[in-house]
Amino acid sequence: QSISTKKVLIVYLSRTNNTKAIANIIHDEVGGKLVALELERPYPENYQAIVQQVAKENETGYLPALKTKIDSIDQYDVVFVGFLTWGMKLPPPVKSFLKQYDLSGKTIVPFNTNAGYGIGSTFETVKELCPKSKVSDGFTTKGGIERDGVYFVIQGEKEKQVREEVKAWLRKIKIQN
Ligand SMILES: Cc1cc2nc3c(=O)[nH]c(=O)nc-3n(C[C@H](O)[C@H](O)[C@H](O)COP(=O)(O)O)c2cc1C
Repeated sequence: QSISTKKVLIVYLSRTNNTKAIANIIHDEVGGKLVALELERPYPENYQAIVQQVAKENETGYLPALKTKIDSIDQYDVVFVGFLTWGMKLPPPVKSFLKQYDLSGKTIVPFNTNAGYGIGSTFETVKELCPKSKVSDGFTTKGGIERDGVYFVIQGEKEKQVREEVKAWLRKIKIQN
């Protein structure tokens, strides 16, 4: 069955829009429904404050409540899941999403941006949380470095270059219209 006959959902978490840019590229290439994950209680704007909050959530395994609701997840065959790296881990809201919905039997396609200092266990955690899904090889690329005041970078020439990388990855994992 080719991707064109499958139903695609693209869910992503993004703070400074780099992961959102990848989600948009994937959406251009494969279509489907594009959904940003929003929280009941948004994270603080301040960098130090969010670093501390995420560290605490990672330590306790806290799962923040999502404001975003997906209408009948059953209808989707392929679910792209996009996330940043926070403290070398999969961000807590993405864990909330993966735990909250029944993704068994679906193809899960993870994608990531990071600041270039490491993705740690992010992709492994997706696999752990989706034991009954087929998890594809993920895409990862360097996004912003908020720590150093570098925010949105996947635009202009960089966006064009990343688009080619995304296309090559989609061909490799055989998800391409
Ligand atoms: C709280 C916090 C923790 C982060 N931890 C990491 C990390 O462990 N490794 C890394 O490479 N980047 C880390 N980053 C940087 C982001 O992953 C990177 O800037 C990413 O491109 C942001 O994606 P976005 O623009 O979609 O929000 C962290 C950023 C924040 C705000």
